[in-house]
Amino acid sequence: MTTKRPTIIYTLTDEAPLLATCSLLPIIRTFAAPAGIDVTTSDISVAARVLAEFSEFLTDEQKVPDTLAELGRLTQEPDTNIIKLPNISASVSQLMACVKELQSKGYAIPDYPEAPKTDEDKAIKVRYGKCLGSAVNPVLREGNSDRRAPAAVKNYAKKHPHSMGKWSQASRTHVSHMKHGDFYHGEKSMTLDRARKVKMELITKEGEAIVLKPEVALLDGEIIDSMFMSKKALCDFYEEQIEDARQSGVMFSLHVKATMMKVSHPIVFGHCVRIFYKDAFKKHAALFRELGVNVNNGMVNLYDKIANLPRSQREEIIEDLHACHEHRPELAMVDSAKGITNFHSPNDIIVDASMPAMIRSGGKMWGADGRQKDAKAVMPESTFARIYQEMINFCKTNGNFDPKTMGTVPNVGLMAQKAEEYGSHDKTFEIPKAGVANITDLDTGEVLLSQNVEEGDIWRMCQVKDAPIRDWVKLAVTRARNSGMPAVFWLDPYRPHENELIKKVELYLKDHDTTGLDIQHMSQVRAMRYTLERVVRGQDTISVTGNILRDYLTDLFPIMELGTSAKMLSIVPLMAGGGMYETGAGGSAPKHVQQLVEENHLRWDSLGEFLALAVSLEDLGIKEGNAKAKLLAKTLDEATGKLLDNDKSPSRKTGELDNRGSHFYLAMYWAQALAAQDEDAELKAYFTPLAKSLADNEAKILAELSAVQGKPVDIGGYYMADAEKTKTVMRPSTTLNAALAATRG
Ligand SMILES: NC(=O)C1=CN([C@@H]2O[C@H](COP(=O)(O)OP(=O)(O)OC[C@H]3O[C@@H](n4cnc5c(N)ncnc54)[C@H](OP(=O)(O)O)[C@@H]3O)[C@@H](O)[C@H]2O)C=CC1
Ligand SMILES: O=C(O)CCC(=O)C(=O)O
Ligand SMILES: [Mg+2]
Repeated sequence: MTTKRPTIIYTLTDEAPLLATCSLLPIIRTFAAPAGIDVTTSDISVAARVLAEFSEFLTDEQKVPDTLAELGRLTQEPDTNIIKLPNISASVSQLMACVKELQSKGYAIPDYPEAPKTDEDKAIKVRYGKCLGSAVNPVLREGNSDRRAPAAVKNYAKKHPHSMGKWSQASRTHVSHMKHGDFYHGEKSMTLDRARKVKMELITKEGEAIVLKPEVALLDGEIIDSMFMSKKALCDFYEEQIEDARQSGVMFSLHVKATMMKVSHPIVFGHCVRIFYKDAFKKHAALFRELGVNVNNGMVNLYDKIANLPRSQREEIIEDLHACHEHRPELAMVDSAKGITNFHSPNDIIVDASMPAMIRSGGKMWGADGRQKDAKAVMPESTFARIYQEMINFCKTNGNFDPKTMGTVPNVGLMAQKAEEYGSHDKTFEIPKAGVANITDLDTGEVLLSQNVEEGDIWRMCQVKDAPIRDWVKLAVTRARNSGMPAVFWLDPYRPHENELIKKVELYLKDHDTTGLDIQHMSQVRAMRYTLERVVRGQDTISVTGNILRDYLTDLFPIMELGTSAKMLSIVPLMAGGGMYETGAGGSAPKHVQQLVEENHLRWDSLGEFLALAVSLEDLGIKEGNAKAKLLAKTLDEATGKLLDNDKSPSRKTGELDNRGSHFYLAMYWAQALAAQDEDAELKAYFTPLAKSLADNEAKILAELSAVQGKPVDIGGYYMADAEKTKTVMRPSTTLNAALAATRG
C-alpha cells in the first residue's frame, strides 16, 4: 500500500494573485508542515500553458510539462485538493504580448498567426486557440459551484459598509438587449433518449453539406440545445441602440463576456465597433482588409495594424474615426485618463464585473471628460441581460442597497463538465453560407435539432449532462438544509433549455428529503425581484442557477453586499470526491500589477485565499482523519476573523498596509491562535516561538514592509516575471523571512 502524504495543490496563475502567492505561499507551507501536509504548486499561467503547447520549439532545459492537463486529470481522483487562484483568460492581444515576452526571453515559439495563409500557420493558430479565453476553469471545474459570503465576512461588511453610489429615480441608465433574432428567441432544446453520436452540419441553400463539427458524443439523459444569433437582427439592433443613445444623450457602453464566450462574443463585439465607426470602415475597407484589421479583438487591433503606415495615411484614418464621433453617442470609458474607450478590447469590459460596478456606483460609468454619467448598457443576448434591468428598476424605485442591512444571496451553480453556454465554444460557428444548420445523429441520420440560418449568423450547440444536474440539485438541497435559507432555482419556463431543466429538477428533488425546506423555481426576472424584495428586508436567499447566472450573480450580489467578490468562499465539490477551492469569485486584477510596478504597493486582498485555504485544510482533515489539519483550519478562521476585526486588510493607497502586510498579520494571528489552543500540544509548542517572534518584531517587520513602498520596482516581466526578482519584491522583510525559516528549521 502506498502511503501518499496528504497534499494541497496550490495553483500558480497570473498578475496580482501570482504576486500575492509569492508572499503567502511560504507562510502556508510553514503552517502546513507540522500537520504532515505537503503544499505543491501547479503553474497554469498563460505563459506556462503556451510553453507546454509548443514544446517542440524549445530546448530540453526550456521544456515544461502540461500542468493544466495533469491537474485536469487529478480532478478525477477522490483525494485531490486544489486551491485555484484566478488566472488570465487571455484576449488575442494579451496572448500576442505573452508570446512576444517569451520570445524576448529566448523561447523560440512561433509568432501568433493572426491571418494564417499556409496550413502550417493555420495549425499553429488552432494550437494557440487552446490558450485563449477561459481555457483553465472549464478544464478544472469537474464539479458544481457553491459560492457564498462566510458569516464573518458578511458581518464585517455590515459593520464597515463600503461606499455605494446614490440611485436617482431620474437616472436614465438602462439595459438594452435584443427583442428578436438572438440566441434566446430561436432556441431549441431536447433531452436525449439514449446515448448518441451527433455531428453539426450546415446544408447550404445550394444543397452543399458542410460538416462544422464531425462528432460530439452525447450521453443518455443529456440536454442539448441549438440556438443562433441572426447577424442582421444584431446589426439592426446596434444601429437602433446607437441612435437611441445619441438622441437621448446617454453614454453608450457594450458589455460582453469575450473570455468565457471566446468564439461568439468577439464576433458580437466586432459588429458593434464596425457599425459605430461605419463611415470610417467603409472609406478604408480595402486598406483594412489588406492590413488584416480585425476589430473583433477591439480597436487596439486597428491601432496596432495602422501603427506602421506613413504618418499622413495614419492621421487620415484617425481623423475619420474621430469624425464618426460627431454623429454618434458618447462612449463609456475604461480609462478616461488614457483615452481608452469601451471598444478598446473586448476583455476590458467583462460583463460579470462591469455591470455590478455600474450598478454599485448609482448607474454611472466614466465619460471621456473624467465625469460619471448615465449610460445605456448594451448586452445583445437577452437571455440573462434582463436581470440587470430588473435590478436597476428596483434601485430606481427603492434607492441604492444598504450594505449595513441587506440580506445575502449565496449561489449554487450548475457548472460541472462544461455545462451550458460556457462549454459551447468548440461547438460555436459563424455561418459561412445561408442554409439549414442541423444536429444530426451520426448513425441513423436522424436530424435532432434544426435551424434556418443566414450567412454571418452565429450558431451554437450547448450541452449539459445528466449527472451534473443531479449533483447540482443535491448541492442545492444540502445548502438549503445547512443554511436554513430558501432556495430559488432561476429557471425560465419560456426558454426551451430551462424547460428541460425544470423537468429534471422536479424529478431529482424527489430523491431528497425536502421536508421543511423552501425550494421554488421562478423565471430569472421574477427570481431577481423576489430575491431583492427579501434582500432589502435583510433576508437571505440562495440563488440556484445555470452556469452563466452563476458567474453573473456571484459578482453582482457580493459587489453590492461586500464591495467586491474577492471576499467570497468559492467551493467546487468535485464530482469524483475531491475538492477544488477557488479563491474569491473575481479575476486577476490587472490594475493591481501596474500599481505594484509603479509604486511597489500591492492592493490585492488575499481574503479569498485565506477562506479557501481554511476549507481546503478542513476538508483534508476530515477525509484523511488528520486532526492537526482540522485544527489548522479552525485557527486559520479565527486568524482571518481577527484580521478583519483589526482592519488589517490591504489598503488601496501606497504607503499604507498592503498585501504583504496583511499576510504578516495573518501569520501572526494564526500562530497566536495555535499557541493559545490546548487541543494539540505539539502544534502549540511548534507555533509558540513563532507567535512570540512575530509579535515582538511587529514594528520592525512593518517598518521593513513599508520602507520599500513608493518607488518603482522591476519584476522582470509580466506574463513570465523573473522568479528571483519577484521574490525580492514580494518578500522584503528579512525579519519575517527569518522567523518563518526558523520555524521550518
Ligand atoms: N476565476 C477566474 O479565473 C477568473 C478570472 N478572470 C480573469 O481576470 C482578468 C481580469 O478580469 P476583470 O473582469 O477585470 O475582473 P477582476 O475581478 O480581476 O477585477 C475587477 C476589480 O475588482 C477588484 N478586485 C478583484 N479581486 C480583488 C482582490 N482580491 N483584492 C482587491 N480587489 C480586487 C479590483 O478593483 P480595484 O481595481 O478597484 O482595486 C479589480 O480591478 C481577466 O483576464 C478575466 O478573464 C475573471 C474572473 C474570474
Ligand atoms: O474563466 C474565466 O474567464 C472567468 C470565470 C469567472 O468569471 C467566474 O467563474 O466567475
Ligand atoms: Mg465571474
